[in-house]
Amino acid sequence: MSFLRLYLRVIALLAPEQRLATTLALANLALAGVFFLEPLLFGKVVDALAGSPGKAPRLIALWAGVGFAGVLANVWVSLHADRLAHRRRLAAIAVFFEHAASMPLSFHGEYHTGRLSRIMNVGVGNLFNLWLSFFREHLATLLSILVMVPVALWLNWKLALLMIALLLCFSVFNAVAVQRTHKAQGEVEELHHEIATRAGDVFGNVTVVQSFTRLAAESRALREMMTRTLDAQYPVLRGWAILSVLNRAASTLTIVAIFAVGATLHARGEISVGGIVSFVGFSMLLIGRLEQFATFLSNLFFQSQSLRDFFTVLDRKPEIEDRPGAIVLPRLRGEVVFEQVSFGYDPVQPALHDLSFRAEPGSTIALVGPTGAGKSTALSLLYRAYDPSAGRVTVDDHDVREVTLESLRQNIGVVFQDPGMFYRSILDNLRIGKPDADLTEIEKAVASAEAAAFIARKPEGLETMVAERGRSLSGGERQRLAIARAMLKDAPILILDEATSALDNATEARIQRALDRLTEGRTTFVIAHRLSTVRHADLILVLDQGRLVEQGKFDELIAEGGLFARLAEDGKFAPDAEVTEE
Ligand SMILES: Nc1ncnc2c1ncn2[C@@H]1O[C@H](COP(=O)(O)OP(=O)(O)OP(=O)(O)O)[C@@H](O)[C@H]1O
Repeated sequence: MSFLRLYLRVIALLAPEQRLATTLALANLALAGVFFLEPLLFGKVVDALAGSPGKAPRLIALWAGVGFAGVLANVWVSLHADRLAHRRRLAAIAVFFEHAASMPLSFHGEYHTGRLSRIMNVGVGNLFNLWLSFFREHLATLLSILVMVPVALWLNWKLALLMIALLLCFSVFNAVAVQRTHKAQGEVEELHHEIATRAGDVFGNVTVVQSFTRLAAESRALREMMTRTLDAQYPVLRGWAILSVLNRAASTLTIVAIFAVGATLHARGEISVGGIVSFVGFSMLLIGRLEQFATFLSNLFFQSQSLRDFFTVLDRKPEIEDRPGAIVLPRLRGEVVFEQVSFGYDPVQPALHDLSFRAEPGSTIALVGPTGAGKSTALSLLYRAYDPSAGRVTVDDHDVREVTLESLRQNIGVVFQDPGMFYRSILDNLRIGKPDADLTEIEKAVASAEAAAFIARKPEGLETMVAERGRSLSGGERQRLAIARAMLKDAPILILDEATSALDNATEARIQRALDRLTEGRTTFVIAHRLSTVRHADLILVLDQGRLVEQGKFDELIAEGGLFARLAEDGKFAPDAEVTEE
């Protein structure tokens, strides 16, 4: 995106408040006019005092009035411009946040949260700065230059040619500086993103960093990245410092040249000394504006890459979105069918081949198989984290790609092995399942999920804050909150990733009891690790290297003597645990 297009896009983001933005921009231009009016009035006052002092008081009053009105108007314009810029900044955060948060998992696999947060924060910061400068300076500067050049030509075209030559010098110097440093500044911005990503990654894994005593190594790595960033940044800064010296030198030379050419013209009787002096005064004003314009270009240059990154995220089309005319699903009965479904995260190495099965409403389907067999992947196609590359997935006879994502996901409850917890109260974490749930519903869900006793032991009960990623809760507590959350959601289809490894026998048994209540009457897909789950499942799907190698009931599969029988024989399923009260 060129600088001009980028800049226009930034300004176009003010469109929702177009009328106010235009008024403010025009008011600022008018104020710039008042700025020129004041010296004029000042001159008139001086003339009046020298010639006819009787007129002076009226002119002084007019001068004071104009000055005062100018100050008041300035305050009004600045205040509203600031408010507008603040409003639009928050609106830009909201738009970016909603867009990025709605992007599919593949996008979030690509963009680390540290990078995404930086792109958002730096991007909106730069938008804000450009909007404010747009109101305060840009228009007035541009208009001044556009007006002053013809005026200079009118004053004395020969001397004005020198000013035009200066304008060309500024343009060429800036173009060369941008061209020479553009790529390097892109690298600098990328390094800043990498620093943010690395720091975010370390904060997110602080337990690992500390327990593996990685702090010194991580700090060292971060400092090395900073050194690389500075190594890349210095040449760019040097380039722009040289540019500013060249601009200054060209300005000074132009003024000297105006004097020299002016002297020659004076010798020929073409211009008076007063004429030279006033032209120089005028040129100084124009040079001031040109330098402002150069500063604007340099600011835009240094902000451009982060703005481009901001717009790249905003322009990214989600691979998974509602098709035109997508149906809003009602509450489903819960029939799920996979028809010859294939999928691969990368096209060369498919993760699922030709998977077909039918799940009757209300049945329990256990997915088993060695690690990496494709169990989680298969279920992620059901709630459309990804779309199949071949075949289709249907719910109650609707292809999941033909229905709205929102209504599909409202019909599916998920309890992940690592249940995501927010840095909010336990209550707020539960209300993720049903935002308008009242306390009676919450307490019922908490009791069914066997979570009441541990919540009661927390200092502030339901209002207790949960640490980031649920670090202040045990694995079993997190699981039970996730089950309560799914109970509140009350979806007809349920996906469970059984967690067993981290839990003691008693906790596991309590979780099992909670899960049994949760799954009642729902079509339930379980990534099964427990013997009781597979034994009681209505259908067991055995996956191996992305293929469905066996399917049937427990006894049938044992009798078949295939992979499932071998897994069961090798004790791959955890035995059932016994319930003891908390
Ligand atoms: N987001 C991803 N991007 C790329 N490859 C992935 C991604 N998620 C999983 N895979 C790969 O896809 C294959 C299937 O993984 P999947 O998580 O579905 O297996 P699984 O049967 O659920 O394993 P486990 O029992 O260990 O959880 C694996 O080879 C895995 O490395």
